Amino acid sequence: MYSIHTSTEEPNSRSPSSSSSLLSSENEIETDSDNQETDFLLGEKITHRKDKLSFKSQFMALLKKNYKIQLRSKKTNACIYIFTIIFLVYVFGIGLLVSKYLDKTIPENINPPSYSYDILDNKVINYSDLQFNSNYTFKSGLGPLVEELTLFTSRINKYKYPFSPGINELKDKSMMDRFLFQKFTRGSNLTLDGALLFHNLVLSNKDPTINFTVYYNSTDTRNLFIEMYKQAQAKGLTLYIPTYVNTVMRTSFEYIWKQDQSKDQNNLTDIMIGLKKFPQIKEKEVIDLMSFEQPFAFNFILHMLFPVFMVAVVYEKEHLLVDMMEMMGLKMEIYWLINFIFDWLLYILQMIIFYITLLILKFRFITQNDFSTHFILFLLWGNCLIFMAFFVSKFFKKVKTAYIVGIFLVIILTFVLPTYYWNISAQRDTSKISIFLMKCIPSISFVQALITISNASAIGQSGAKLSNANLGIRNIGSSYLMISVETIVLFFLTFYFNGGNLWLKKLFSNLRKKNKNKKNSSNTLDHSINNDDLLNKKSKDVKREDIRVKNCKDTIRILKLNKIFKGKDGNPNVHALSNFSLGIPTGIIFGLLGPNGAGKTTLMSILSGLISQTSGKAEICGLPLNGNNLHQIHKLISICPQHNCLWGNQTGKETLSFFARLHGFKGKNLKKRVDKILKELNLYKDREKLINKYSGGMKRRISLGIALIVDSKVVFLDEPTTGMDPSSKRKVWNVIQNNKKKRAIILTTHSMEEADALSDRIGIIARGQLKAIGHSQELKKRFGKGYKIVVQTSDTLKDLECHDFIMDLFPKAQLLNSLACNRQYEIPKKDVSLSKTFQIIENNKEKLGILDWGISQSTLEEVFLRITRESELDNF
Ligand SMILES: Nc1ncnc2c1ncn2[C@@H]1O[C@H](COP(=O)(O)OP(=O)(O)OP(=O)(O)O)[C@@H](O)[C@H]1O
Repeated sequence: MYSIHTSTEEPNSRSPSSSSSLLSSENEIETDSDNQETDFLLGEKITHRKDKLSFKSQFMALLKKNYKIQLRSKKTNACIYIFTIIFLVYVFGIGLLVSKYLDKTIPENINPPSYSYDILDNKVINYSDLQFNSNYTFKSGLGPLVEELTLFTSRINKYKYPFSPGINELKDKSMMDRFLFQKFTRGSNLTLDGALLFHNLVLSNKDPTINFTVYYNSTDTRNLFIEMYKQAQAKGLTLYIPTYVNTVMRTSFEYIWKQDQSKDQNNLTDIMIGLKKFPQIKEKEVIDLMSFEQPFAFNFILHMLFPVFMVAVVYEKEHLLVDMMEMMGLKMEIYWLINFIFDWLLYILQMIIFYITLLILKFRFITQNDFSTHFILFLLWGNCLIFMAFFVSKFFKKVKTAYIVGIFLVIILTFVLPTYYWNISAQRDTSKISIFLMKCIPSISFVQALITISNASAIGQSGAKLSNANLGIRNIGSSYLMISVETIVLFFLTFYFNGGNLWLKKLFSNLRKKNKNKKNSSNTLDHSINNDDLLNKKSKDVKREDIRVKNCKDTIRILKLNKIFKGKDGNPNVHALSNFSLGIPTGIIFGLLGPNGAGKTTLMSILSGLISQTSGKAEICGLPLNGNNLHQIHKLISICPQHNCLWGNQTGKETLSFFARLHGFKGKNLKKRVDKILKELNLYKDREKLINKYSGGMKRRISLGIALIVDSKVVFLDEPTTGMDPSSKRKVWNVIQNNKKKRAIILTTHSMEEADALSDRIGIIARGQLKAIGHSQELKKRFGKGYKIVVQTSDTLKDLECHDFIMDLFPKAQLLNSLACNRQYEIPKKDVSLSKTFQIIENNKEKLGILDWGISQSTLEEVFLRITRESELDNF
């Protein structure tokens, strides 16, 4: 909310006033009685909208602009969505192929075929080592032993192990077959930790060895093994892994032996224990490649929009569109909000396509897991991805670089880093800190969550549920948390680095300013010393302007402005502006002339808040130019920058409509205003063409249209007619003239003709200093030396003869230049009598071989050249 301080505007409005100003009818702007403020200026009633740049108008303007741009980028977006589908089908196809060749299904009614009795490990425990209890009669079979073992095992487990193993007695191989048949046909619920298979049940003198094999269940007891391994390690023992059953046996034997040491052990025979994994049906080799590959594939797919998000921001930065919009009053919060909304919509669309594809292909990831587990994850990831792109975009100025690096980043974030993470997290000796640090990278937190959910839905698993802590849900929860925290951090970093009027940015910028002021306090003295020197060199009109500005109420007031650019790579500092003072009232076009590098653009950049001054003051409509007022000032200014800042994929009409909308125009008024300016700029018939298709001159005209379409109090026109043909130029001059009413316009140009035609006042600037100021005629009178005579002769001999003649006629004449029998002289005013000169030259024309000649008053160009030449000489 703001009000325009009309008290700060020059009340007399030295305006030669225009005829049909674009702003002439106040009711062109939609008014809202609650939002009006009325001032009286020389009896003229002026109505201002307090909130013409309201949140709503800015939001809607950006929304429409981005919507149009997105519509035109539909092919690029469609490519990403199509690629999403293709990639998922590819992942699915690979999984299918692998299972087809390696993972055979179980035939029905199996009569268990051959098993592979892989001998994993064999441990022979000699009786002498075990000292067995003599009370057991082995001759009658080993049943009691099994019972005993089971009993002891459970007793021991009460104290030592959290699980109670079950052991089955299998008397022969056919029993084993039956057992396995049941196990595989009834599914995986039949769990058994171990089984004993006896090879000789009847002991004889010939073969006194008890020979049995312990088969253990390598799948179900995996966790138990790990637990036991850890416990054994803690006690400094080496556990015989994976011989869980062996350990149980050993402990049991030892226990029995300890209990019955006193007993006679001579009758015992040797026991041979073999340890084997349960036999497995060969065909049941299930390779669940899908659960392994899908986290990485999903991670990649859901990173694909990252370069797109990044490039959209960098494009507007590269083409200075963000600066342009900010200078035209756009709040950066709204800019980021709209970018976020559009990126979010693009992401959601990708998510929908992603989900539909997964459903059609019946990925276990979708069918087995609770929907909420992955849906929450993907929503959180969407935010994180967008802010990651916003933050990273800070480091790029060019779209091409951003695009290439963006793609590389996606490869690093989705292939290189996750593979590395997966490797280190599988190693036992990796510290928790390394894992945590890796998880601080958002993409790693995301892939970790994907791995957890994917594992929970692997073949044989029942899927992840938010309520089920056993299925790694704690890991998913921690990933949710990590991603959320990372998103918040990226959010603040985005606003800190990329601008945005948040309290955070203000806080940091205030801190920075404090430090800067401290550092600069010593330098300021140096500047003032230099400035005193400069003051003595100033011309009278400039000194007069210095004094006038101190007390005037001009719309633009510049007081002793200095800008020093720090020299880089050993180069000296550049004083782009030195002690520059100037005032420009409303209704005036001020022509700012100066050679290349004089400081014109620097002055415009400072006044539009793009860069800050080193010292000195400036005010726009009474508002001092500083960080606090910048947004208010941006509402009052409009700019046609030196280089066109335009969206290539918007039409001319859309571009003007966007800026008009930004400033609160809507409905019929918006259309009327846009059409009017399009017609004035001779662009009406090309209004629906994309800017990309515009010629250089047309782009320039649209840039000028942007500066004039909004209801600004101050307009900066930086070389507005560059590249225009003479006819367009003249039309544009008319448009500028017609729009100067109620505005202060600063115009920089290298065309003296343009400055002469448009400027009510002209300032000539050289090496950052104002050298002369006044009306064009005043300057010509003051700085022009009189008349200029141009003579063209037929040949070199005649040329010399003619030169002598002129010098005899006007002894004080000064040869300005001589080129191919063309000479230009400058002659003091008092030496010339126009009628006499005309007569004498005409009489001698033939004799001197003069083909053509002319006499004219000094031009603005000559004034300009003289002033800048003198300034250069001063500096040597
Ligand atoms: N960002 C910068 N860093 C360092 N020096 C700069 C920077 N911008 C401008 N300058 C220097 O400041 C001086 C004034 O430059 P400026 O662009 O304001 O000139 P100009 O009058 O607009 O020139 P032109 O007519 O060519 O546009 C030049 O010497 C230029 O090299």
